[in-house]
Amino acid sequence: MSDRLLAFDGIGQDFPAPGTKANIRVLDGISFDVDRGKFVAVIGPSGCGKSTLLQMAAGLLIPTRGAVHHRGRTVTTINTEVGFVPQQAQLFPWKTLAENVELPLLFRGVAAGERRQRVADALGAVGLKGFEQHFPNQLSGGMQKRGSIARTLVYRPDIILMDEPFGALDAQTRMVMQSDLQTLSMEAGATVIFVTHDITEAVLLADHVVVLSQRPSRLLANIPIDLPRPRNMFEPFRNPAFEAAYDAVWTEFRSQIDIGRVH
Ligand SMILES: Nc1ncnc2c1ncn2[C@@H]1O[C@H](COP(=O)(O)OP(=O)(O)OP(=O)(O)O)[C@@H](O)[C@H]1O
Repeated sequence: MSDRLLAFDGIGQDFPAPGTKANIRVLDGISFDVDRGKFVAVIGPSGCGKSTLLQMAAGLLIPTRGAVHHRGRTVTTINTEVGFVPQQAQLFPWKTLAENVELPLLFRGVAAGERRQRVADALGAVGLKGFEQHFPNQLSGGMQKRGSIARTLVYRPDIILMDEPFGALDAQTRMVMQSDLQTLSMEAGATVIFVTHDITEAVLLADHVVVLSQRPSRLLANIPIDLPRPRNMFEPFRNPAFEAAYDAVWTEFRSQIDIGRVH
């Protein structure tokens, strides 16, 4: 039985074109569901509206047409039940790592004892035990990213929205983070919507890959990835089943990229 947590239902979005009275159509009739405990990757060309979809799930933007439904209710205002992990870590530089992670709990009025325990648990889950008193500039880029994930995990959101979270990391750190995210989301049974440009990352992490077209963006395909878990993030191309899944996504995606004379 499907256990639908979030639904994008016929989403359309127009934005005013700067300097004119016209509108630009960005999203055009996008529909897909996100089931509880599933990891959904959204992939599409630059500017096709991937981040815009995440903003809608968070209630930061209400679509021009269609609606987002969370637990069957239409999202009409800021959705405090979702957690957002942005591209940059965005930790407050004047606060320690523990203080940064504690912030969402302070905002929610969680008592001091429980705050301490949950911060310790979240930092432990992302491998940052022992760094509680460090300030962000005393942490590497990957550690700051882990801190940003801990700050989201700590308030146990219903759905985690991730907008190209590993885009700015070096290749090795990125693989380690992908592997750790797989472990974390499996252990927590988390529901994740993950925006990326990277087909390999999408196929390795996701249960479903949603492929969007160029603007005005339509849904080209919603491809199930049935590879068993845990998946090996470090040597994916050694696995023929991975190659087949990659090909399925690439076949849909390649028409949207201007490959020019490279084939
Ligand atoms: N508030 C806004 N006002 C006007 N235009 C906007 C607004 N937000 C987004 N856009 C436009 O909508 C389009 C989609 O933006 P969005 O950031 O969602 O794309 P994206 O697929 O996430 O892009 P990228 O992969 O490059 O990060 C872009 O052309 C952007 O300029």
